Amino acid sequence: MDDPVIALDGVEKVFDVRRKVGRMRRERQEVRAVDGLTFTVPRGEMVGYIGPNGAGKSTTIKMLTGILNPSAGRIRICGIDPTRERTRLARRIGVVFGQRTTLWWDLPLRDSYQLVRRMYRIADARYAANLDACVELLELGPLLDVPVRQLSLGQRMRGDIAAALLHDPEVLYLDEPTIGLDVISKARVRDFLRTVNSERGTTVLLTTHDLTDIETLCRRVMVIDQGRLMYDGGLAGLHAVGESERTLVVDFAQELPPAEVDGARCVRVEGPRQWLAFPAAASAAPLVSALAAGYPLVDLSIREPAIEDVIARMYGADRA
Ligand SMILES: Nc1ncnc2c1ncn2[C@@H]1O[C@H](COP(=O)(O)OP(=O)(O)OP(=O)(O)O)[C@@H](O)[C@H]1O
Repeated sequence: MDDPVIALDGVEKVFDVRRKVGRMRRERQEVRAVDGLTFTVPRGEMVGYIGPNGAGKSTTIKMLTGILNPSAGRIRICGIDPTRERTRLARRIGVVFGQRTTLWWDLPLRDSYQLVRRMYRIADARYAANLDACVELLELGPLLDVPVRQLSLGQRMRGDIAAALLHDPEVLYLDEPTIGLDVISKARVRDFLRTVNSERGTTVLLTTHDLTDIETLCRRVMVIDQGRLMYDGGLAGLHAVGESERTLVVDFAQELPPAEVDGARCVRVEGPRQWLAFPAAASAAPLVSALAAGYPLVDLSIREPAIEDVIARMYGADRA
């Protein structure tokens, strides 16, 4: 079998911070952002990397790119030590930070891409083919001559993702790639990532607060909290551990007493609208059939639990 593309063994990152104590005094304090992380990711896998705010996700990604050095432990990306060979590694990886752009603010996308081409010394034919594919799949054609500063957040994000892929990286790190995007832009970005992963076999590590990103893209999810790996497995398992629930929001033709159906419980009633909670790992289909058969159903939608809720419940379950 191939060696894993991403391999961490006992990785730690401790920041030294100075905190103000009283009016004059400053005290040194250690912040253990990453605390003994060990995991591997095989080639071609797309993994969700989630956790609450301040859990250590961005710090991990920065270490995997070589921007930050680990305080302890061993990291290998495509067999390369990011700390020692950051430049060699840069040719093999692509990075997208949702909160920041790597594009040149005053330049049109087309010129930014030319700079990327020169930086990575991408061969002409390969550059043209990759740019064409990105332009088509991310619908960038009409945007190529627009300065980055004039792009909407969703357009800029698509531009950033294309920039990260022009040099054919084997590994792609995505830090909140759908943050702040509208529903259509999110769907477009997800479709694109799925295509890149399946057609190019790119290994992807994805951090997000959006559970739908994980559900549509990742079969494996890792949860970290306080720098430690708390869960590594399928999304269904995460729901089971967290005992999380989805909510069916139903509109009836008139106001009714709380609906009674097997496998769900009514948690809220507002006029003709009711909220029915059911286990996230269960199928909604039998529930919908039972409601349609027994009630004057007008409309319905399903709400997914937020990752924070799933994780909060998971820790709750852990402590119980
Ligand atoms: N350069 C730094 N100096 C000192 N402390 C830092 C530094 N970078 C991160 N930290 C601390 O390390 C911890 C982990 O931060 P990190 O940004 O990795 O979390 P995160 O999981 O990415 O959070 P978020 O979801 O909010 O982006 C936090 O306590 C943070 O305050």
